[in-house]
Amino acid sequence: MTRVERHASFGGWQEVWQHRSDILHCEMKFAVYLPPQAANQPVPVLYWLSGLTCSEQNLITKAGFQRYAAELGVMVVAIDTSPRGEDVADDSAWDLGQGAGFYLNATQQPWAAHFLMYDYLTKEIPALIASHFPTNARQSIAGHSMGGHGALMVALKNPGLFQSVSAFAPIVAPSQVPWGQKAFTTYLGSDTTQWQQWDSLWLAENGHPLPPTLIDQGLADPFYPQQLTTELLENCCKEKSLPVTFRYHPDYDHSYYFISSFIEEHLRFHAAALTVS
Ligand SMILES: N[C@@H](CCC(=O)N[C@@H](CSC=O)C(=O)NCC(=O)O)C(=O)O
Repeated sequence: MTRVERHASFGGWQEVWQHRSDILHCEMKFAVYLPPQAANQPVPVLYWLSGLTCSEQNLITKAGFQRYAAELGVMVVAIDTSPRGEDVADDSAWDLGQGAGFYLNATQQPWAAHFLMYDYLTKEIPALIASHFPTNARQSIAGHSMGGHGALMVALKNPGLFQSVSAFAPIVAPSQVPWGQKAFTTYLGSDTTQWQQWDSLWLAENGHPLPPTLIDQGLADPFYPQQLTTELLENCCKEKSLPVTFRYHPDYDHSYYFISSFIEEHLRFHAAALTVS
């Protein structure tokens, strides 16, 4: 692994690392914010998954989370949204291919050779973080839009892995909306039974649990409600008594202006779950 960026930030360090991924078979970058506490002791980790068209850079340059992560002693790891490189399959559309990995394991060619973001997120990245950075055993996950889908889906598929989950404007039912249907058909094929294991709404409806979860949705978001069918998951969570708080915010859109307005509350929500003894 090679460190390619290092910036002092609120007494800690915002870093970006590059490595050869054994699972994705390409060079990848991820960002790590090390709070000041990490200099003296192991700290908990919050994983962040970004949305369509994003990389590891969007959160670290636009959300303004470092002030709160420093105060609360939380390491924040932001991974990229897909495998990358000239040898990796791509598409000219902005919502497919590189920048649009959907955090799943593709089964269809040519995607299956590299688009294994679920395995990368749940196996390779935690092992890299644990071996190179001072973490304790506690971890949570958050994300935005396609990354909100990823955070919810990965938590639902892995009960007990995360202390808490949060999402900004998540895609909650990818099998039922245009972004998800396009990606799932391309990466997983047209047999929709193969989509279910990657669909948060289906997982919640079929008995998968969630830890304490916070979901924020802007009411001036141009993708709500066509792509972001928040109420479908809200109704399911009520029916299943899942511990999920849904908040709807007039005037807020889909951008990082929305995320930066509420990121402090998400960091405090996760820190409370991560530091309970
Ligand atoms: N086509 C536009 C818009 C793409 C966009 O809005 N991307 C969102 C995530 S959408 C769901 O996953 C985003 O986070 N963009 C990055 C940002 O910094 O705002 C485009 O190509 O930009």
